[in-house]
Amino acid sequence: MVATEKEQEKLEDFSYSTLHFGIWSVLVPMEVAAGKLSFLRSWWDKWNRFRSSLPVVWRFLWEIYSLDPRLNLLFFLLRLVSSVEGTLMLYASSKLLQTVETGLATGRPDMSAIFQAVVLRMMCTVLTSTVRWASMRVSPMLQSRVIAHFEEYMLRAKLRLDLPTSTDKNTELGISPWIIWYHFQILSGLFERGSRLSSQIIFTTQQPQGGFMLTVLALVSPFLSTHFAKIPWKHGFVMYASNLDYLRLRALKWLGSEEYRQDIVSGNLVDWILTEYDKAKNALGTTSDASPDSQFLSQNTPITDIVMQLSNDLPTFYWAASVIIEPRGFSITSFAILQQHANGLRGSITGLVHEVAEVAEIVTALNDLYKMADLKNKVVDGDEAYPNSAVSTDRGMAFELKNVSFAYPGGKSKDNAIRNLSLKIPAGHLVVIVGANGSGKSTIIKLMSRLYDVDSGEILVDGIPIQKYRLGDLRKVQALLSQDLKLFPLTLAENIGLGNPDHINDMKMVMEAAESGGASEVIKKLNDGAQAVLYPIQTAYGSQLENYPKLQKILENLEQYAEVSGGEKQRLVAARTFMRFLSGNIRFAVADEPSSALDPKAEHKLFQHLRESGDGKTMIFVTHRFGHLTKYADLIICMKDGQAVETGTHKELMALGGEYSELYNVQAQAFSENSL
Ligand SMILES: Nc1ncnc2c1ncn2[C@@H]1O[C@H](COP(=O)(O)OP(=O)(O)OP(=O)(O)O)[C@@H](O)[C@H]1O
Repeated sequence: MVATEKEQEKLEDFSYSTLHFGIWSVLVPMEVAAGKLSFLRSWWDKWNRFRSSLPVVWRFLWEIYSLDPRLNLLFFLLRLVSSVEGTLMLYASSKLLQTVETGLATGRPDMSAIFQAVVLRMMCTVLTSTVRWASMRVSPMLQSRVIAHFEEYMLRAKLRLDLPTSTDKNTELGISPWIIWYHFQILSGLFERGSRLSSQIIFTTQQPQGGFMLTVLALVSPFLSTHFAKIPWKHGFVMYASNLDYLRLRALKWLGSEEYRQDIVSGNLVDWILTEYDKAKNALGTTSDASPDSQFLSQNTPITDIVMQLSNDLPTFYWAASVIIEPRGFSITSFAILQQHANGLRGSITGLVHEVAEVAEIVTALNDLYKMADLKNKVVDGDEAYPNSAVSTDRGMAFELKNVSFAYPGGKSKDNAIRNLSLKIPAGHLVVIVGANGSGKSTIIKLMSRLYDVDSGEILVDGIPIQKYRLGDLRKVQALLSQDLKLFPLTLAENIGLGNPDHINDMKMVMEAAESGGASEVIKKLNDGAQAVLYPIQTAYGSQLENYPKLQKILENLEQYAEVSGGEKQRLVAARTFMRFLSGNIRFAVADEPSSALDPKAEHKLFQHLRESGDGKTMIFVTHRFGHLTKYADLIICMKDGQAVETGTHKELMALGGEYSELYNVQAQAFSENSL
């Protein structure tokens, strides 16, 4: 038996409870857990929810309708016709049966009536097949319009988000265009179901022998099923696996994935993993991981099921009673027909009830979708143009950080990433930032590029607060090269050309940038050269190819990844930055440890190229490797625990004998020991 334990959350909040089902914990509002919602209140809530959901559903349907009104009208017309065809078919069948029965009873079959009934029935069949055929053509057309529209909608909504907003958990969208299409189908299905139900009710209530009563009785079973099969937490809940053995089992199972293969083979971890897996499996025992919904429903007693099944048979019982009371009105044909009506009616109502229940989920998803497009970015745009002719110079951007502090939104660290940092970087300077891991080097860059806003203090660009500038203008004059940058699933030429989208097709410029970034050799090496796509989108699949070696070969060669080394990737990304430099707009260039995977020669060449293209730019290098750069730097900033502990030139800082000279000497010493 499944244990349902309600425990009051004593510390934080008294308004919810935790229910346990197998490995799951389900947090639900207290009134739901206690079953406090009265029958009337629950229906009143449902009605209110339905009313408040209408605007968003209407907006959604209208948006889809506006995509292609004619296609939509056709789509709904076909659904309307398909909704009544079942009733029409039944009508035709009943006509045929009644005519035949009358003919048999009187011994004089009415040939013309039989002929009419047969023709009607055949016409219904033709109609059904035609509607199905037309639907199979119209539906995919509408589907691709809807999916393309919402794909673009979501792409736009995502692309416009800034970093702090996009990393906010509340902005995650758990919906895809395919789910949106599915939601649309449910809503249009509701329309079809409603129309079918209306036609069934009209037809059944007009049947002479107890049609009205049968309609009422057919309603009982779906009504009971909504009551008994109700999951109490459908509106508002949090669910998570809380069983530690189960979580361990899942984690161990993950170790079987390709990602960990090398670590596991080289670490000889196979036996340990299997032993731990066995331990966790035994500890978990028979605790169920079935969904909380099914575990909750499995608590019902067989009586519930018996009542539900009996309620299904109510129309038959009613019919049997009618035969006993009024045997002369008995007709097997009308019994069979009414029985079919009752079944159809019950099926429609049950379907309708389930689909209506899904509307709540659809509304939540649609609200999230539209909210995302209306979401305000945390980094707010300014209205000052950059460069500002009154204060900006051609030498590059000048920065002043005044008492800046910053912590990452949702960051787990106790301390701020940057603490009370003040410094000045004159226009055109070459700056090197050094310091231990986690000391805040990259964070300064992110704040100076306005990827994030400071929490307190301020950053001035050419003497004006950075927030006042138009973000688009700032981005146009910045170039950021970091080891975190990724290659896009596009051609190599595009990967480089995107540094300067206005000249993306200028192959001469692209190859020049590739040369500066050290990527020309990588390009030459590949079969498709600059047109190679390293990581093509994966769509190909095949199955049951054992007897078709040619097809197997084709499948193997389709959409293959062209692996390049980490250093080669860095060269390609560096080429993109040089392409950006070639736009001639750049006034602030940052290289945030772009060379960790480069060999020494490539690194030297990269830094040399970067320095040589530094004219008219303020350049900042973040690095752990001293030597090449620090001796050229106009300013070195040595970071520790979010603060600039030392600033000055290489000579000045070495003379200080502090943090910088310590870091420098560690490397210098290692180098001289190696060279021994
Ligand atoms: N996106 C993030 N979310 C939360 N905390 C972050 C994030 N990025 C960095 N941090 C934290 O901020 C602090 C400063 O990180 P930062 O990346 O600026 O250090 P760094 O000096 O560049 O380090 P490294 O040399 O390792 O690259 C660290 O404690 C880090 O854990």
